[in-house]
Amino acid sequence: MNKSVHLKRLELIKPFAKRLIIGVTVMIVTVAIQLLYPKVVSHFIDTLDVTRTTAWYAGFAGIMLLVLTVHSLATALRYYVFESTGLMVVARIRQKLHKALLKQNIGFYDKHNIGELTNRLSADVEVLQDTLTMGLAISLRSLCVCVGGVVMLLLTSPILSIVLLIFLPVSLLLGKWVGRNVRERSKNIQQSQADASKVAHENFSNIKLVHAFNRQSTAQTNYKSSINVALDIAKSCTKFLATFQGTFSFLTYFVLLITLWIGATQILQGALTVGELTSFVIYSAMVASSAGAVSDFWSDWMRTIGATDRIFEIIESSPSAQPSLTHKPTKDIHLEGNISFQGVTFSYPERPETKALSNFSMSINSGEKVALIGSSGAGKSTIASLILGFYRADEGSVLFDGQSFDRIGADHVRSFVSIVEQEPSLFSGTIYDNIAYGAVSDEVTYDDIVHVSKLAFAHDFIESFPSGYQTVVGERGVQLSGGQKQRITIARALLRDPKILILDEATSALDSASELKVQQALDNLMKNRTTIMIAHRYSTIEKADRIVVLDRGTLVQQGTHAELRRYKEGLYYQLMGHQIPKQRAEAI
Ligand SMILES: Nc1ncnc2c1ncn2[C@@H]1O[C@H](COP(=O)(O)OP(=O)(O)OP(=O)(O)O)[C@@H](O)[C@H]1O
Repeated sequence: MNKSVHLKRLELIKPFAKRLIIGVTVMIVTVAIQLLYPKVVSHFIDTLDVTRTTAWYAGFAGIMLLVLTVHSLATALRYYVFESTGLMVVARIRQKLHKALLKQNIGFYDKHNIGELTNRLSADVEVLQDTLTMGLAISLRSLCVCVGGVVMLLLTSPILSIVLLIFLPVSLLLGKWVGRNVRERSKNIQQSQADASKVAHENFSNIKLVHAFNRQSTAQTNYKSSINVALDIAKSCTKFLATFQGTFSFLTYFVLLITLWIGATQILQGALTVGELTSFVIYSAMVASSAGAVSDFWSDWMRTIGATDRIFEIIESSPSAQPSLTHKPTKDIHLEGNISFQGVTFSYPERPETKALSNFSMSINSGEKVALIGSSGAGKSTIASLILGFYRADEGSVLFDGQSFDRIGADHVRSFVSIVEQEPSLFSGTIYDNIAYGAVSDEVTYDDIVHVSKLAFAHDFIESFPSGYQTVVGERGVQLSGGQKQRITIARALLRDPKILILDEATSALDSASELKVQQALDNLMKNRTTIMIAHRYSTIEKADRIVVLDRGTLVQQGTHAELRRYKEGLYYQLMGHQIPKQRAEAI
């Protein structure tokens, strides 16, 4: 077993060392009192026949009450300290995991499902809370009770102690073996639960589709079967633990029985008093149950390590070797918006056998508006992803004002780029916050927001809401129409005042009234900016200075609409010919 695995988990509680020291101190107080109890009981029993005054009993009861009160207070404090530290550890690890997830390359999200990742943030982290703090506290206490108990046993009756001292290592070894087994099983449980979350996440994020196709029962069946897989794995682990619990309990009582039997013989021989046997039995019960708790903890600990292996893999995994994506921003480089693709060949890491772009070259001058067209899968969105530095070209280079990502740094390039997606995405929160999200710096004023909203033709409808800019949009902005959402995303893009703009056929999902407004907003947005439009429709292409036609990752035609329109055999004519308005076509 790799030692560092254990240390790594323990390091999580290092920042809370002070709290834990307090916790351990009060814990020692409770353990000391617990260990003294049997001695007091033993003494009490053995001196019962001696004549004691009522005052003595009252004094004895008073002292016991005081000790009990101290014990209870210490127990409460210990519980609070450990439990609250647990909550703090969980909050910290969630933040670490969230940060690590945000740092991953976009390619990471091609591989992993969002439902699975959010499950890791919630369920997997939760497992840590119990084990790392309460579990650790209980086991530390149990260890102290166990060691202290053994000392008390030896002091009370060395002969009787031998029986227990044989049993103790057996139980600890048994616990260790169980722990090893449970670790692997637990990893499988967390994986199957993450898979089930993935199914649920897909069902709910596509809820409209599920209803539209009347697929509620299919969705339920899929979830049920994935939950059943998770349940079966968890049940098998529980069965294993139940068998261990049963065996352990039998061993405990068996040892107690033998102790009683030998103890009784000792009393008959006059080698032991009744009080001593009583205290011995109490101590042995303490030792047995605390040894059990220690070995229980071991299996819990191994389960936690198994369940959280994936979290640590993510936290420790640095974004793959993409220097451009981790490059320190070079704040002094100002981009003018010239873009150049030079012999770019690129395959997605998940599909290395397919070339999304193949020896692709294209230069766009600052302020130029270029429409990318091509059939589905031709590579249009891939070009946008490469401009944003989401992936790195396998061959060739993407240059900005003649400089590579390696020189400028992806973060810095992105501060000059805005994107308006086909499906507008809004965060839950206010309209104001959603627009302010586009700002490069945090210094954004209300006037800035209003200004860009006016340019995006969003101001009037925003003002018509009772709460205006403070109107809260639901998750993914459900209360807004498609056109309204789109205009908010345009305002967001405007706020960035980008040099480079990427438009992903932003008007495709709108009716003509909304489209007109969005088009006007886009016209404002495109002014004086290098614009790359992923276009499917003639109305979008019309605005372009140049059209680039793609086919299976290669550039097959480029030119103005008038130039391309002439080649009836060309792909442009095939793709767009039917969309060109008749009167326009004749005029050309
Ligand atoms: N994340 C991804 N992982 C693996 N392959 C991908 C990924 N995204 C796109 N591809 C593949 O890369 C190729 C180019 O896709 P791209 O999305 O750039 O096409 P597109 O022209 O934008 O298509 P559409 O008009 O349908 O959006 C296609 O073969 C596609 O299947």
